[in-house]
Amino acid sequence: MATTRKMIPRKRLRLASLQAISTSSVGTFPKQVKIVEVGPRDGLQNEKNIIPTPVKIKLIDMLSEARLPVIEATSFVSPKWVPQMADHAEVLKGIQKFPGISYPVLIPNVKGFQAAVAAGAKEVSLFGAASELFSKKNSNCSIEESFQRCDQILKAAQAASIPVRGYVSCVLGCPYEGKISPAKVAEVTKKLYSMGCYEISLGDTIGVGTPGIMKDMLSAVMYEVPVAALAVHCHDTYGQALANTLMALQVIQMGVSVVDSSVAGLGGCPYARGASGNLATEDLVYMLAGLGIHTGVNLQKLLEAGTFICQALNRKTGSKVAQATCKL
Ligand SMILES: CC(C)(COP(=O)([O-])OP(=O)([O-])OC[C@H]1O[C@@H](n2cnc3c(N)ncnc32)[C@H](O)[C@@H]1OP(=O)([O-])[O-])[C@@H](O)C(=O)NCCC(=O)NCCSC(=O)C[C@@](C)(O)CC(=O)[O-]
Repeated sequence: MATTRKMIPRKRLRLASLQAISTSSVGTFPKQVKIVEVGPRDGLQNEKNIIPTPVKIKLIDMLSEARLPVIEATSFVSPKWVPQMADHAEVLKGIQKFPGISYPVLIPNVKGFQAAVAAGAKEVSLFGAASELFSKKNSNCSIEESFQRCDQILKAAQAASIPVRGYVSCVLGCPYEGKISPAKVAEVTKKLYSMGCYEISLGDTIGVGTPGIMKDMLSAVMYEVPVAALAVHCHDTYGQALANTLMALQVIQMGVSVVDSSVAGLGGCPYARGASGNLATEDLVYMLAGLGIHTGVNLQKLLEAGTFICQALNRKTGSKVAQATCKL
């Protein structure tokens, strides 16, 4: 295998591989998938060394060049809890806003919402969890208290005509509680949806899930919330993120068609120890292209963005596609 790879020029290897995949016998998929790029937020929030603001801005601009339709730019959380995101306002103000691309920001409370809007946010994401202990560690409140915060955010957002996305963490397992029941995930997701989140992203925060568990969890959630309002957000700790995402795309005839991922597979939650990066966007785009599913993303430009951030962080990419096609 290694010998074959050496013989084929890198660009040709990529194109040849894309054409080699057949879609005929693998199942029913959505025609189009919306990719939510979370690299600049989820990907960078856990980095120990503070990344210069211009690097973050350049990364987001490069991701915009790659035509990712949604790029989560930063988070307006407490800088005491997540110091890496303390430059949120500078980042949001500094990036180029491409027409047709949204740049949501993560917020934990109304204080964060107000700061985000003041910095120019046009969309926000709030977060909850299906695990009581994770909610305490990540947000310093119970699940019930988090609903109250979410409700306050949603009321403020509604008054300002700002769309709100929601996250539910620990949908396939929790670093503190272990197994999480699909019924609990369905309950929390239904609550966020009924309160007014237009889309709920289901997070395998510590990347422990496998496709069977993903299927069971999604089946329970889809019973309560329309599939069009669901997204998946898989971390890749156990190498299952792509398989779990593939399952989500085809589960029960009409699958999920919104997928979160992170350029170069960056990522991790500071309050979920041991969790590795997200599903790499490059690997997701490659798989979807092979299946004939439209994303609108320019893989070459995405690879360049991945190379840029890996060089800035002095880090090897977590994307297998980037490893196969780029010289880092
Ligand atoms: C929720 C809080 C704020 C509660 O934290 P707290 O300490 O309970 O908050 P508080 O209301 O008591 O305030 C304490 C201090 O924080 C300040 N504060 C309060 N709010 C803000 C704000 N928005 N922006 C800036 N400052 C803020 C507030 O003003 C005060 O300042 P002081 O008076 O001490 O100087 C805290 O727990 C927090 O910020 N948590 C965020 C943790 C986080 O960002 N985790 C990672 C994101 S979630 C994730 O990665 C999972 C996800 C989404 O990707 C999906 C998945 O993979 O599962």
